[in-house]
Order: sequence, then structure tokens, then C-alpha cells
Amino acid sequence: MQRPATVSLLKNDLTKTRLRFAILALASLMSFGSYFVYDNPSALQTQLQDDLNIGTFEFNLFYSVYSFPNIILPILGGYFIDVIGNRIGALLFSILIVIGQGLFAFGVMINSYNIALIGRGVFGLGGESLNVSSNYYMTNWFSGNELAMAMGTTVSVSRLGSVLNDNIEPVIVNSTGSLSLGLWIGFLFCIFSLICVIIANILDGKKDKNLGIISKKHLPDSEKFRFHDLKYFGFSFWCLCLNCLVVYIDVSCFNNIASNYFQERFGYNSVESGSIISITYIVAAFLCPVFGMIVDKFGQRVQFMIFSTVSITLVHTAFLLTPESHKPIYPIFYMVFLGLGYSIYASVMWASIPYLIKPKVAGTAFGMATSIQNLGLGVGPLLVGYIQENTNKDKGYYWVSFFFVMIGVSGIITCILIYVNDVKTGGVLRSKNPEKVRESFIGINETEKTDLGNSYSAIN
Ligand SMILES: N[C@@H](Cc1c[nH]cn1)C(=O)NCC(=O)O
Repeated sequence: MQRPATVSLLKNDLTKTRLRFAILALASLMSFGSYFVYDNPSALQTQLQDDLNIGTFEFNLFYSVYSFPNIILPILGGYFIDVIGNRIGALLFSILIVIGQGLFAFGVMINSYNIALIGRGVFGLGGESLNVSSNYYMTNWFSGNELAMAMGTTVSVSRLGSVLNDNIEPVIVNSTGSLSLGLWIGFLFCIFSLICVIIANILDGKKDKNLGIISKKHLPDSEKFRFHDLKYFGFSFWCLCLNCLVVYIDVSCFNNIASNYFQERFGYNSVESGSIISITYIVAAFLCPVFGMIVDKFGQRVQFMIFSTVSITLVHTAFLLTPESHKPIYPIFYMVFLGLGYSIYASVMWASIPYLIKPKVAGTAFGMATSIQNLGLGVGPLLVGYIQENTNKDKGYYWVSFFFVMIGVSGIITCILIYVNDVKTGGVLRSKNPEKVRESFIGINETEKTDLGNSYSAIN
């Protein structure tokens, strides 16, 4: 008796139409502005310190005020998404980003460090949570054989924002002499991303309407987020979060100090250093969707993650062993390999999360992973700074590289633990058809599959 209704629902399922690629484009562009402005300070460090008359500590606070609240916020953001819906969440987070960047640009324009700092804090209130939202869109519109490709594409397009920032901000500011102009251009990118959120929300609302999905606010309590659902976050999920913490220290925290690193150790100037740094994310912009597609087709997620953490660790080992010299060519190759390792990691790791949890806690799970990642991104730079300031060899960078190598080794160990657990629990992460394996592994029933309108329900 159920069948005709199910069949007609499937016919109206927009996630099965080409519209899902429009959502993919919009979800990618909704984070573009945030990635562009996130690294505004590092691209303009010298000019910011001169104009605002601040030291390195005050400068680093531009990143700290962003990261530390995000140890907690993405969990709340994930909770928020699970309880009241992704659309309202994404809109709110984007508005916070626009306001934050506006305040930052305004603060710099009137030479007020405090207002600029508050702006970075407000930006942080939305910046990471918007990533959670964007991932959530992907899990709602894409499944099994396309999910990693879709998530790889969002990382790739968002990271083009980082690349563009690294390369155009110093040029704009140097050629116009106006520091705030560069930041106001970032503000415009944030508005553009906000418009993408609004369009994505309209399409997503249409999809839910077609599927007859009611607003989550009106669902019975039993179908909303509940804390005791956290018990479904098993060993592999927590290990993946720990792995994410260490791997992002090796990629992002290195990226934060890389400009100075290349200038101090290899004699490049700041513009050359900026271009070299952007290599990692340029490689990622090209390779993330490719690796996403490969993983969607062949599975073997943990093996890919092991390969990427080994590559990243080898890059830091190479930096550790490379003696100082004037403008050597090989660090450029190291950055290409770092980009390769990062591309594989970013396209596989985030896309693995949905297979380790129940669909109804997807928002909370992405929030949890992002929070733990930010713990690393908040503490990592402090540790790196401490090591560099308190050691002398290679201007303090020898032990910094050693630290990155050790962090990389812990990344490899956590990957191996995930692999072993995956073998024991049915091989969901290695499977070409992870949704099927997940079904038996974490015991998802029919109601749970359709709970959030997850496209997963229609595929199986
Ligand atoms: N912390 C984010 C980067 C970000 C978000 N908003 C601005 N920058 C991150 O690391 N995301 C994962 C990735 O691989 O990019």
C-alpha cells in the first residue's frame, strides 16, 4: 500500500535532478567569501601592523579571537542545525560573517584596532559554523557515489578564495595605498556568498516541499536532536576527529607561519613567499574534486587518508632536513606535495563523517569535528610560536619542523587505529557502497533514513 506514495515521492525528489549541481555550486560559493577574508590578516600582516601600530601578539589575536570561540560554537551550530534546520542556520552564519568583515574593514579604516578585533570575533561566530552548514547541504543533496566528489568540490572552490586572497590582496593594497579597500573587497565577497545562501535556501525549501518534509520545528521530540544520540559517535568517529585535529595543525598552522618561514630560512621576499604558500591550496583547488570522485568510485577511504598523512609527514621531514640556502627551488616541490596530501585528506575526511553516524545527528557530528579541528587551530599556533621563540637552531624553525613531524606521526597512528576499527566493524569506510554497510553497522531504520529528508533514503 505504501509503494505508490513512495514512488511518487521519489519522482519529485529534486536531489535526483541536475538541480543538485546548482546546490553544489551554491554551497561551494557560500563559503568562498569566508575563506577569502579568513586569511586577509596574513596576506596583509606588515601593512596591518604598520597602520594599526600593533605588535605580533596583537596581530596574532586576529586569528585567536576567530579560533577559540570555534572550539564551542560549531557544536552549538551543529545542534542549532539539527534542531531548527540548516536553512536558518546558514543564513544567520552568513549574516554574522558579513557584519564581522564589515566591522573589521571599518575598524582598519578608522585605525581602531579594538573595532577590527571585535570584527574578527563576530566573523568567527559565523565562519566555521557556515562550513558545518555547507557540509550539511551536501549530505542532504548527495549520497554514496557522489558525496566525496561534492565535498571535494566545495573545499576546492572555497580554497580558491584563500588562493585569490594570497595573490590579490597585497597587489590591491600596494597599488592603491589603501589597506581598507582590500578589506572592503573581502566584504563584497561575503555579500556575494550571502546571496548564494539565500538562493540555496529557496531551492532546498522546494526540495523539502516536494518530498513532503515538514519543518523540523514541528517534528515530535523523539525525532529531534537528543544528547543521548551522542552514543552513536563511536570509536572511529572520535578517532577521525583527533586525526582531523593533528592533520590540520600540520597543514593550516604551517600555512600561517609559512610566509615568515620562507623569508627567514630561504631568503624569499614577502610577495614570493605569498605565491609559494598559495601552491598548497592551488593544488587542492584542482585535485580535491578529482580525489573525491576516485574515492566515491573505489572506496578505500582510510587507505587514502593514511597515504595523505604519510605525504604530509614526509613534507615536514623534508623541511626539517633541508639546510638553509638562498631561494632554493625544492621547497616549491614540497608545497606541491603538501597540496597533494591536503587535497586527498580534505576530500576524504569530511566526506567520511556521514558514514560513521546516524543521519539525524549529521549537523552535530560535523559541528563536533569542526570544534575539535579548531582546538588544534587555536592551540597549534601558540605551541609553534612558543617553540620558535624558545629555540635557536635554524632561527627556531628546526624544532618547529620537528614538532610538525611528530604531529604528522600521530596523524598516521590515528589513521591506522581507524583502519583497524573499520575492519572490525564491517568496513564502512573502505566500502564502495558505504551507506549499505552503515545500515547494518549502526542500525539505521527506515524512519531514521527519511527523518531529515536525506537523499540517502531515496537511493536505497
Ligand atoms: N577552518 C576552515 C577554514 C576556514 C573557514 N572559514 C574560513 N576559513 C577549514 O580548515 N576548513 C576545512 C578545509 O579543509 O578547508
